[in-house]
Amino acid sequence: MRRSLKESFSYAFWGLIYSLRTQRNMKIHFLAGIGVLTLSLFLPFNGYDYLFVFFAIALVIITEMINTAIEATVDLFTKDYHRLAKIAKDVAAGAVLLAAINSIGVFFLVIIPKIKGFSYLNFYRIKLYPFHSLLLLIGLLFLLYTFISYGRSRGGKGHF
Ligand SMILES: Nc1ncnc2c1ncn2[C@@H]1O[C@H](COP(=O)(O)OP(=O)(O)OP(=O)(O)O)[C@@H](O)[C@H]1O
Repeated sequence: MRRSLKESFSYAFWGLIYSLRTQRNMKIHFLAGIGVLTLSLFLPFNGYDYLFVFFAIALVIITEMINTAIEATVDLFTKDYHRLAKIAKDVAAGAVLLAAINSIGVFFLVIIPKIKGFSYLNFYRIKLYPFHSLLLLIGLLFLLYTFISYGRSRGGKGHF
């Protein structure tokens, strides 16, 4: 079946909403991501700091989504106990754990050392890094929009 680009994007987006809606850990990752991105706007970040934070957040969310997809695939195949089902789910959960540990490392190595430079004036430094700042603002808006859509879809307007 041939799908338009808009349809493909829509399915992908609702896949993200589904993970957010059904996975408790995903809600925690999203809130933490929004919090860290907001905080970073007021820290004396350079371009590399932005990159590390951005990739750490993306990695956690991506692995959580792959974990959700693997769980759904395994459950589609069997609801009974199976050694291979356990391996598939445990390995996928291990990937999320590794990504989460990586993000804790980024928090301590990148964010904590910059905390003492916290200032509302740092918000105006974002013009020094126009590309990174743009990425950061797009990421923040995307996370917020997804979160708001999640709230709306809970009211019965979503695809699921
Ligand atoms: N069909 C199965 N056969 C064997 N073990 C299973 C099976 N389903 C789940 N398990 C075991 O139970 C654990 C939890 O599985 P479950 O599907 O409940 O994931 P979950 O608790 O929803 O995970 P998450 O918190 O990542 O959403 C798995 O990691 C696995 O060890």
